[in-house]
Amino acid sequence: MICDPDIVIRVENLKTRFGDHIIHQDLNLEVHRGEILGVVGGSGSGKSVLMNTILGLIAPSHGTIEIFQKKIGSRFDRTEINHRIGVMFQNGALFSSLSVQENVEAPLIEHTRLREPWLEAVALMKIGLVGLDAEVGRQMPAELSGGMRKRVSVARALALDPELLFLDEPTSGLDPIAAAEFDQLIRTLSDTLGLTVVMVTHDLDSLYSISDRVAVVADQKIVEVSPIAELERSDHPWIRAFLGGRAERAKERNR
Ligand SMILES: Nc1ncnc2c1ncn2[C@@H]1O[C@H](COP(=O)(O)OP(=O)(O)OP(=O)(O)O)[C@@H](O)[C@H]1O
Repeated sequence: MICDPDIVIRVENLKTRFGDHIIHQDLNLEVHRGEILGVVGGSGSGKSVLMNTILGLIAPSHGTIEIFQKKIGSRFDRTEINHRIGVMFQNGALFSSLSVQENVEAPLIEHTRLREPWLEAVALMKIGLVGLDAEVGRQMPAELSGGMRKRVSVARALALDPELLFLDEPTSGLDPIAAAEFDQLIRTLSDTLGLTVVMVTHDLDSLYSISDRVAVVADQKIVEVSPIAELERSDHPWIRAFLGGRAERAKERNR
């Protein structure tokens, strides 16, 4: 394998299966430093399984995964890189019995030796970074709107200053305005912090407004990785159906 510092994730010849059910076969993917990569695919195509395999939550049956130029073979390998990766799971997965500030402090308590008053200082800084007022820190997740909860999840995912951020369906359940604001937050964080973002989504608006490239999971592999404007020219049936009228209009323009 060539060691390229601008490749943050490299997946080669990945095979995953549950019993006889093969999810991925010969799947290859490279994620570039600093990009926002959208991951799309039909329901059940294996997007979440791919994300969870990269995160080490599912063991591949074949293939290699390299993160930060390090081949990941065992759980021990991951302890060195876990703090460099932030994850926002679908629906945020906040601890409902903890305040917003305590949610953001949780990874700091688990993975660092920071104690008060620094815990609070760092948590409030992260809460501010995602565009929320410090007073929100005292509120409970149930008191917040869906958009605010998503922002808190991002603040928690950023607690340890990761270089790589995974987002699973980040705009699901948000109205179009809140979704657009959330997208802009992710773009700003990526640009200002140099974050690499891998975002599993069905949201075409997000893909058009903030993704640098889009990877398409279909037929048990990644069938295309390219900027969304180039995907419009694809002949793959699922991509054409997904992009719908936009792909047809692009074909007309190019005729
Ligand atoms: N733990 C598991 N055990 C058995 N099968 C599983 C498991 N997790 C996922 N699968 C199967 O793997 C396939 C891919 O699932 P996955 O959740 O990755 O799809 P997805 O592309 O994320 O779908 P969606 O867009 O609906 O969330 C599905 O057929 C699912 O039933």
